[in-house]
Amino acid sequence: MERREFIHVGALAAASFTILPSGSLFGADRGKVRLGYIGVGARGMSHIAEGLLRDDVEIVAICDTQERSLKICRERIAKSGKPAAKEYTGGTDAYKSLLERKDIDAVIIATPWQFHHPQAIDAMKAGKYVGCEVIAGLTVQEHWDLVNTSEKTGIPYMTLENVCYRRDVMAALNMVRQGVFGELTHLEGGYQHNLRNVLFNNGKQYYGGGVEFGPKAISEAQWRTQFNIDRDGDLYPTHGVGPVMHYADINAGNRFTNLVSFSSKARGLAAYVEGQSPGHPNAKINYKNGDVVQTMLNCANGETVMITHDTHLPRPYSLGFRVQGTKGLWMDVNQSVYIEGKSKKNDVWDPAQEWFDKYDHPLWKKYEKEASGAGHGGMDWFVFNGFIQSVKEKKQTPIDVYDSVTMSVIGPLSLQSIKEGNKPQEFPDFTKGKWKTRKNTFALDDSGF
Ligand SMILES: NC(=O)c1ccc[n+]([C@@H]2O[C@H](COP(=O)([O-])OP(=O)(O)OC[C@H]3O[C@@H](n4cnc5c(N)ncnc54)[C@H](O)[C@@H]3O)[C@@H](O)[C@H]2O)c1
Repeated sequence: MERREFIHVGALAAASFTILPSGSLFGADRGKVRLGYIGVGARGMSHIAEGLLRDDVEIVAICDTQERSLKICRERIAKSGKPAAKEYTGGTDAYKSLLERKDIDAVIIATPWQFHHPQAIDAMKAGKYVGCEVIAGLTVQEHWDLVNTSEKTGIPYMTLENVCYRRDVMAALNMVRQGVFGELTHLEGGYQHNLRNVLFNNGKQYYGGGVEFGPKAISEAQWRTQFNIDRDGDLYPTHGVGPVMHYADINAGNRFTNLVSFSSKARGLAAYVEGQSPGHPNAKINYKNGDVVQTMLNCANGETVMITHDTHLPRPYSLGFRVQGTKGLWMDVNQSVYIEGKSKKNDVWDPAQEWFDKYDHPLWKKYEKEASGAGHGGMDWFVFNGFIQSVKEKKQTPIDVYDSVTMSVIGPLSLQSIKEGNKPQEFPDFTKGKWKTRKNTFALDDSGF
């Protein structure tokens, strides 16, 4: 099947719990999902691209505070031959007018982090399914607000955590479920990505002093850099912990109980700017965010989990997954698997790909063609598709509000732990005890992804 064709994904299965809107005016009734987009910058545009490829999606409205983002989006929609979207702009509250529309079933939020919480809350109150980019909120209370609002309104909220759908990550999930690693005891993941050029547009276009954003700064440098100046903690935990949560059945028979975080000194960003533009004011900023922040979590069932945030230093990209159990392990960083008695040689690594080819997830086998060419190696198709199918079938999203906030709240908890001298922080039970009986349905079949 070509990427432009309509994708129908099969039957509805039991969601882990049901909080579905009733009697709604959903366009989903017509087999179409009518979408509003809030934030159409770099990431919003990749979700626009996915939407334009599908015949079961209508892009009804877009909202952004910047004309330059709207223009790119407008031109892209026009080029696709699809109808123009109604535009909302004029200030940070412009999205509220978009939410008043009755002909929108769901919103995709891809704005800077500080806007995710209010926009998502308002969208749920307006009866729209929410697909929100990472991260969910900036404080622990904001995460509770999302749970409370989703429960009260009955509207699903999904963090669009695409790494959960990465092909090797899903193959490893398949291996976990088939017991290849034995009983899991330790897991790792992280965001280990040299972001220096993203944060500074090559060192020249973010004018700091800790207060002002450069007029020429583009995309994430307009807003993301300030978080690295103001906050010391894991700013971006979800890419690492999202997959790990599924391996460890978190919120489905298991849960995180507490965490502790450590932060190294912060030298990388200033050194980078000085190297690019000696004497530049950005090199003199007092960056708070440690170069390497590590968080250890305990699980109710006895596993340990380590999540790393490492974005300020020269390094090749790796999310650093490690899945380790009584029979063997996967190490992402050296792309290796070792399974005792099954690997080719005793105590010698096998190339991970050999194992991933063998245990390729059935959903990847099935939808390889549709995902091919989509962003981030195809996983962007999966996460978008999972959200759209849920709206269309009026069912729970594959990553629900509980899982969404669990993976994101590590951010503010890690900040607090570091602030209190590496003090352990109790992990909130957002499910209020339901984790004991909930089932892990993620990617079990077509309906669960
Ligand atoms: N999952 C992934 O792989 C991935 C990749 C990149 C970015 N992201 C996430 O996507 C989000 C957006 O990042 P980006 O790279 O697109 O940033 P960006 O700066 O390119 O785009 C953000 C857009 O939001 C607009 N905006 C700002 N405030 C707004 C408001 N109040 N209302 C409406 N629009 C507003 C900006 O004008 C801009 O066009 C972030 O949460 C980021 O972490 C995720």
